[in-house]
Amino acid sequence: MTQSTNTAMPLLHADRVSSIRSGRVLFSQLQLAVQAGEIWQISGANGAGKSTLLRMLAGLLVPNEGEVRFNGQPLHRVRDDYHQQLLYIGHKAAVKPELSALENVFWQRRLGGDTTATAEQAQDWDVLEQLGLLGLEEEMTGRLSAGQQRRVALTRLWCSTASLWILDEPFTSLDVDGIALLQQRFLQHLSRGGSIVMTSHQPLTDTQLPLQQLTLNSARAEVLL
Ligand SMILES: Nc1ncnc2c1ncn2[C@@H]1O[C@H](COP(=O)(O)OP(=O)(O)OP(=O)(O)O)[C@@H](O)[C@H]1O
Repeated sequence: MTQSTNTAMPLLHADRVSSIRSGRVLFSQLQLAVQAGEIWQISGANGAGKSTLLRMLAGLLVPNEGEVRFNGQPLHRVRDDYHQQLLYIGHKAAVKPELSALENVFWQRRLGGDTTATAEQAQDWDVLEQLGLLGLEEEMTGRLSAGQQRRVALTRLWCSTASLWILDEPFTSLDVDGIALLQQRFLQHLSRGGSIVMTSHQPLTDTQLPLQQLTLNSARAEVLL
């Protein structure tokens, strides 16, 4: 399986990676080369291995074969630098349920590397307003609806300076306006030279997005006997 459209050294390169989980080969010899300014959508049926691939790209899972490289270096050699450049959001809403939306935004800025962040800066209110969370800022996040919790989690995309975003099903639970808003944010990130690798079961609707696609074919998964 090969996916590469540009010969320049990729920002992120999964080089002939394979994954075996629960005795099944999910993918084998997979190539994915992500350049600055690119957005890749990983598609495939339930269980095809999309989340597994994203975790591998994020350095959370070691490939059974092959290697993932960032700026030409194996991830294990550039781990600290990579984690400064990377924002990974898994498919579960990564929020602290016992904190308010406002507190979550503050901590996201701190964890995103903003050492000057103080609580309740104007910037926090701006982010909450953009995500339609004004009026809910003091509510414990765990008491918000699934879509509202997802919006709180996605405030990380407004707080982070990371150049590479790896996002597992970011549209989950979002309404139509939320999906459009997120795609606008993607465009802004890409126009600044950022890159995105994401999974989604639904097609992206913004035709301005320079979308590249990789489909994992679960029918080709092999069972190891
Ligand atoms: N921690 C694990 N240990 C063993 N097998 C796992 C583990 N996590 C996932 N798997 C298996 O790997 C396969 C792929 O899972 P994965 O979550 O990557 O699929 P997916 O394409 O993201 O699916 P979905 O569309 O349902 O989110 C599944 O068969 C799953 O059971």
